[in-house]
Amino acid sequence: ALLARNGTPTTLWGRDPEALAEMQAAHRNVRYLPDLELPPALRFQADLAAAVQQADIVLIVVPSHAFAALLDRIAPMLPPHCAVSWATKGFEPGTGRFLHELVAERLPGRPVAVVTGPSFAREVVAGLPTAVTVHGSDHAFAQQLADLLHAPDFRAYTGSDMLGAELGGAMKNVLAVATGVADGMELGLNARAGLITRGMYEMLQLGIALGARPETLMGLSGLGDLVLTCTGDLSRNRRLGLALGRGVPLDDAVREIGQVIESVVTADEVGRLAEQHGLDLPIAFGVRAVLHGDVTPEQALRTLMAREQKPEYASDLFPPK
Ligand SMILES: NC(=O)C1=CN([C@@H]2O[C@H](COP(=O)(O)OP(=O)(O)OC[C@H]3O[C@@H](n4cnc5c(N)ncnc54)[C@H](OP(=O)(O)O)[C@@H]3O)[C@@H](O)[C@H]2O)C=CC1
Ligand SMILES: O=C(CO)COP(=O)(O)O
Repeated sequence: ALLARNGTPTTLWGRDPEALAEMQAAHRNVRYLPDLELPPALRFQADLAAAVQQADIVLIVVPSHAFAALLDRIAPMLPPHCAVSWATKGFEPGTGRFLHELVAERLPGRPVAVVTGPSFAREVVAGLPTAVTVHGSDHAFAQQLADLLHAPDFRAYTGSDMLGAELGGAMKNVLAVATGVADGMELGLNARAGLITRGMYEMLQLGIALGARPETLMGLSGLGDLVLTCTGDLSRNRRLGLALGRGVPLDDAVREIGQVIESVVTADEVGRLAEQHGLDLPIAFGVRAVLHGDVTPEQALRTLMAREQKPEYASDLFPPK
């Protein structure tokens, strides 16, 4: 919607031809955002090959569990010059591999970029002020994509740290479940702020261990999206936490939300990456345990609060200059 509004010829593909026909007829996303108009210039195409064969850039926004399979489908269809970008937040399920690694492996040699940051889809379509960041393999493509997205109501920044940008966008979903649980249990505003801040520290620990730049994690893709998702009730991940904190069983909460909740998969992958690097991330591990049904939210809280007292941060994370 944003690209089309900015005057870029834009074609939307989706897996459900009926939903696309409905969208074309109503110029609304009837299933997910029925009350918001889509720009008249936005085109719809149910045939994936037809959608991508003429494209200069593709922007992939399927859920992370469907990402690799979609790359495999489009690989033989893409024109040689076509650049690849994505706004999906997560990892390859079961391996913890980053999406930029999957793209490099399956679509080698193309300019690539990730679009990420605090951006509830509803607010973007509604034209409310939003700021995101575009981190790319080469500056020229990141800049080109940011220019296409940038608008009077939409700021697109650029960067070159795809790993850091992707880590923040994925990990904030897990941390949003924790703050949602705390709010669902009515633990108060101090608890919420404490969880966001200690969650940010967990993101920094994992990000730095993996090679992310701290300033990326402290920027829109990390801290920015963490604050949005931990505090904004439009977040599906936060809403999952709220439901769990109120005692709703996981399956019922997932069914009720009825949209992708990336943390359900991402919590395992964050845990896997942390363990590979010998990191203890108590909030992320607690969310994973709650999502697996290994502990109740009350038990997870007790475990967090009973941890040993210690310095606020490890001095080797930020060594003195
Ligand atoms: N919503 C938001 O505000 C933001 C979302 N994101 C990220 O975007 C990604 C998608 O989220 P979002 O669109 O909100 O999720 P939704 O649940 O709202 O929609 C998911 C979409 O992906 C489609 N889909 C599901 N599985 C497949 C598949 N195997 N192949 C092709 N299409 C598929 C669904 O089709 P169907 O309708 O037929 O089920 C649906 O159109 C996530 O990684 C999310 O973190 C990033 C920034 C903001
Ligand atoms: O990533 C998002 C906003 O930036 C959307 O968050 P949820 O997936 O939790 O709804």
